Amino acid sequence: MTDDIKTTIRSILADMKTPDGGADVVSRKMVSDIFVADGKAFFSLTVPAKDAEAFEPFRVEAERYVEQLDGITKAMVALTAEKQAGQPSAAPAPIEARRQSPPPAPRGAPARATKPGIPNIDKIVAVASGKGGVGKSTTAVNLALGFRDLGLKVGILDADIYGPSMPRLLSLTDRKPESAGGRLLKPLEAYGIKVMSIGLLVSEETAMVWRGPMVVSALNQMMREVEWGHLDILVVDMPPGTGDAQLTMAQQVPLAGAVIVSTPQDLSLIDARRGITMFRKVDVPILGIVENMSYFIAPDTGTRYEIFGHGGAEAEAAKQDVPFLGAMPLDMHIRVRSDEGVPIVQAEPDGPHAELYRDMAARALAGLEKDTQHTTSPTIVFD
Ligand SMILES: Nc1ncnc2c1ncn2[C@@H]1O[C@H](COP(=O)(O)OP(=O)(O)OP(=O)(O)O)[C@@H](O)[C@H]1O
Repeated sequence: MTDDIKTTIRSILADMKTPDGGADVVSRKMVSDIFVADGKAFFSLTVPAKDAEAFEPFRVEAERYVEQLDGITKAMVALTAEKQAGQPSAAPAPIEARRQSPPPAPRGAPARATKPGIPNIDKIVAVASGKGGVGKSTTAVNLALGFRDLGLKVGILDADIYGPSMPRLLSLTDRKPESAGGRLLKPLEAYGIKVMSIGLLVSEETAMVWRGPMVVSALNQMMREVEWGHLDILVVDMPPGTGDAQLTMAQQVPLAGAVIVSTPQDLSLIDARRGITMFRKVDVPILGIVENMSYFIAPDTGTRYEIFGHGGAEAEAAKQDVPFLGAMPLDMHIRVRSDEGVPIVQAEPDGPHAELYRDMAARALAGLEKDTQHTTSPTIVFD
């Protein structure tokens, strides 16, 4: 049955017209092994780095076709940029990507040391990704629970204006924050962590049309006008990407560090690198990279599949001289627990994923502590 589906998928792909006008993707051996489990199909397409953007609509269409097959509920197709001889594993950013990289901060932009801190909150940590859908929110919430398990007082602030997900991830969708008197709001609480989400305060449509400065003022309000009590760490789930809204946030929120989430594909890593560059520009230390959906262990056989080319993020971390926080497999349990509103660290605290998330949290924490030892942070002047 599974083999039939794989054959059908291959013949669908073979019939699709390629954007570069060349032969079909199957005969050009651009299609990876196809993995089908639990009604989901996963595979990657290896495309020439220069054609990566042109292949994006093809990728989307391939997912759509595969999802129409009987027995398939979800398709996940990843584009992997082909390595050129003599090039490092991640292809250089295409021209378009470079054009979109964040504008340099203005000369004399405030360095981290000069941003006003938030009373009662010891450290604010951003969880960010260069692009959407890589598992940033899943990582943020499980890391927050990992910090909690390390004995810290933790809050999570969902600043993802494009798709706030904390209410859903923490089963808080029908709750509204109450007033704590005056201008202050009481945060919600779930599994021992305090929670505030832009999604609890304004509709997604409103949040989405906000420009950078408005988002930052809403964020500042959520940080300063919420009765958090004392927090050791406030985890901020950032909006994906490296546009103006993200740059303004990175620049103006007093961040102690940033965790970058990426999947292993070269294209995702290009975006992750843009994220690192953005935080570096505004003098926010990178606590490390997490490789999400790194590999897949078949539940029936225990065989490990590296469908998206596991290991890219670790290599990128080494190249960028930032810590590698760990690799999280693609696992249905992680998604199902998230959908149920009980993140895996909470739902299966003794399981392997909870342990991995706690290890990542411990590594990020070590980075934060190391950074505090350098009491005088350099003031960077941008050209
Ligand atoms: N390691 C994993 N294994 C299986 N599923 C995962 C994993 N990480 C995330 N997912 C699933 O992938 C989807 C996207 O995850 P998530 O919402 O965390 O991504 P995101 O990067 O925050 O997305 P967005 O940018 O759209 O907010 C969700 O359905 C989530 O449950």
